[in-house]
Amino acid sequence: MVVLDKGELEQIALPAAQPPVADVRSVDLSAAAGPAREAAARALVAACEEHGFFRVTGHGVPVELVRSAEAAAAGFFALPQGVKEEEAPTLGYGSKQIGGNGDLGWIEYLLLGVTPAGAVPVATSASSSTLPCAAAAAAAAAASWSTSTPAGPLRDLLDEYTVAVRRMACAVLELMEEGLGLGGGGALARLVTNEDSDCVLRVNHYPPRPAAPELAAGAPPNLTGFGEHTDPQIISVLRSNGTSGLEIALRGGAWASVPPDGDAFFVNVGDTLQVLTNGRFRSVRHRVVVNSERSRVSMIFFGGPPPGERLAPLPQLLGDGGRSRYLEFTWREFKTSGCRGRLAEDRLSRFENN
Ligand SMILES: O=C(O)CCC(=O)C(=O)O
Ligand SMILES: [Fe+2]
Repeated sequence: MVVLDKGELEQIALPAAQPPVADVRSVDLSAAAGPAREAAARALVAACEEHGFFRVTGHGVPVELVRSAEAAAAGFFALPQGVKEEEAPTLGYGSKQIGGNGDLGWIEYLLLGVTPAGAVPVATSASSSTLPCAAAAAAAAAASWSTSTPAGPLRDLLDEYTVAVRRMACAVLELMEEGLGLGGGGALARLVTNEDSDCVLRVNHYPPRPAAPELAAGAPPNLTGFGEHTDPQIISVLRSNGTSGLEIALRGGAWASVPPDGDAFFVNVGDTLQVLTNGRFRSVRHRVVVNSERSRVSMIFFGGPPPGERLAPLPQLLGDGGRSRYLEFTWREFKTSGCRGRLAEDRLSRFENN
């Protein structure tokens, strides 16, 4: 349950706008080697340049696994509030607060650090377990995990899910390397496969918008589920249970809604990939607006680099003049800096090389 007082509800109210539907490019990850794969790599690069966002088909993540993980997550969110809060140390449960700096949403969530072996909870007061402040995985908490708790089967499914999605994220980055002509050295994929890579799984639940009279009279029909932001990592791989709500900002700044797709995955370019490509790819601003009668459950894998990784444009992508548009920084420095601000802040602006 998400409990917001009247003042908080007013903060997250949104006007009843109906944005146009986004024209989202599809990339087939299963395209056969040769011309089909080359076309897929070109489509991927074009999508990253245009919107910083695309749909992935042919992803190879078993549909039964996805459906089971989603159903188990929905089952967990339906448990009594007290039970969910008891599971906070093992599942990184939190509600309504996104980040530690006052951002609120019509949302409850799980937040888990991802190691090559699976998912472990991120240190979990609601205020610290946030994007972009997600801390490194808490291995000790994982050790205390017991499958006999109400969330046991869910944890096992999320483990399996993260292994499959991390593999897919890696395949997406390999196709990207091909499209960018980076050769076969794994310049991007290695950043999310390293055993120290700072990857995170977030499972979001947006309950249906409350009906009047729960909402104050005259309240607008839309609520912020997850306020506008860019993801700080390299890429985010997202899926939902076929319920609408996700919106992306187009180049001119206008919002467009992403048509729900219960089978495909969506990929966001993150701030770090914008840096690695010297601004050629665009980290996509996005948000979730809650206006539906149905619950939205989304699962997002954030592929981030190891904390000490020095981030700067790849030399092959510096372009004419060879000038970096960004100051070099480590992933740790970027996260620390990002934690100080509000969700909607342009975190890269502090690192621009003016
Ligand atoms: O829940 C969603 O669909 C998107 C949420 C999101 O953007 C995030 O968790 O970073
Ligand atoms: Fe996001």
